[in-house]
Amino acid sequence: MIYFDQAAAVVGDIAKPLGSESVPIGEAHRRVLAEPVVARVDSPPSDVSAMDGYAVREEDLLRLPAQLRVIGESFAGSGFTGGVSPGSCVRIFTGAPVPPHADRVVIQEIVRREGDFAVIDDNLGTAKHVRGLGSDFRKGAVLVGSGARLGYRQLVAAAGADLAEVKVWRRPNLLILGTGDELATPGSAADTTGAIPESVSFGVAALAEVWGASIRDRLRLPDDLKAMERAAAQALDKADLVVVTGGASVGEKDFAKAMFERQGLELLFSKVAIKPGKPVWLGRAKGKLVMGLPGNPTSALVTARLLLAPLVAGLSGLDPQSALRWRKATLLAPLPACGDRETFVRAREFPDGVEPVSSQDSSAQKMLVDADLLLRRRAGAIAAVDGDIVAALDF
Ligand SMILES: Nc1nc2c(c(=O)[nH]1)N[C@H]1C(S)=C(S)[C@@H](COP(=O)(O)OP(=O)(O)OC[C@H]3O[C@@H](n4cnc5c(N)ncnc54)[C@H](O)[C@@H]3O)O[C@H]1N2
Ligand code: MOO
Repeated sequence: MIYFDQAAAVVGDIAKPLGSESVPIGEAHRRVLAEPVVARVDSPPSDVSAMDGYAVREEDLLRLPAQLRVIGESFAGSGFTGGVSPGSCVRIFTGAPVPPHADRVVIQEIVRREGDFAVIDDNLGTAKHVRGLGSDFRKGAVLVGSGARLGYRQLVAAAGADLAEVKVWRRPNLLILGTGDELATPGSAADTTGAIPESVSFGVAALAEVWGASIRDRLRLPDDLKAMERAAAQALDKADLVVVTGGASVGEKDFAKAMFERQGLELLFSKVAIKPGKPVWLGRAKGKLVMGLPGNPTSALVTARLLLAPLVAGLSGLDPQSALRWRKATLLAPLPACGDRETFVRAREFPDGVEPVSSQDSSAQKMLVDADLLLRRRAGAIAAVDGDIVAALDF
């Protein structure tokens, strides 16, 4: 049995990206950059107007009122081709190129139109309303660094850089095997004696997707070693990472590790000194990674959050540590002293602090609805009281 920090370090060491690929910008949401986004254009590509109004020569406004002849129009996408001569101006709209010799835009609200003339009486103010060429970014500038995940904000910058495609890390393929004779597809358990709905794989798959995995398959297996061995061999052929749920403990039908033995399973760790989730394990077989999560639903999701999330993050090109960002939270209720296993208390966040949820049972499913945080309690920690500061992780 190893400590949680040691298990997290093992995960950090092996969680490396699996290779890169180019994807169209429209399909790149949530992908992790394998190469930086470098601008192919200047933005804006020329001096452009920041407002709707008239492009003028500053020197023509030294004495007000000024009466300027309107000699053309400049729209975004179709600029005015000539230059602005003394005593004239060009009608201009937001985003349109500022024509040569004009150096200022006067907003239309303070311009009186008299036939072919624009008259500016007073209230000019100081703003020029011109965005200079490349004032947002220059061609060749790095807009998004390698290793960053493309969220909706970064996608705007990457598309604005004029990239049709981006180079991203390949998503790890994950296959989930849920073991247990008692497990039934949700919707069919009520009619079958001894059956319970298989719930864990739904949460594990969703959590792994959040951190970058692509779910290859989700299969249920009976507690039959021969059938499980066949499934293990097939799973290792299809996936980069196999997650087995249940059968992790010492019961007579706990075959989660045994099913991979014929495939040469090498364990990286087996059992971690944490509560819940002590039976969690990690191994390698046929060059692929295998993680075993306990079958109890809360234990499975807590260990998935603590160890599978950083593993998937790292395989996806992110820093594995980015999945374990602990923050400080204020307790709103007392916590008992911690036993000899480091404990991750399921808690709920409120505007002014955090409170443990009422059930800390490792088999609970209902309390998962409200438990949006894990509170980290070191082994042997003394009882905590209201107002104490604790380390919290989004769950
Ligand atoms: N003598 C000992 N018994 C147990 C130990 C121990 O150290 N010595 N460890 C306990 C701990 S801690 C845990 S956690 C559990 C986990 O054991 P398994 O991983 O072998 O889990 P199962 O026995 O397969 O299942 C436990 C429980 O969860 C239900 N389950 C399983 N899979 C699913 C699923 N996909 N969806 C919904 N529910 C699931 C299953 O029906 C059982 O009720 O072992 C303790 N025992
Ligand atoms: O560690 Mo088990 O997950 O306590 O029930």
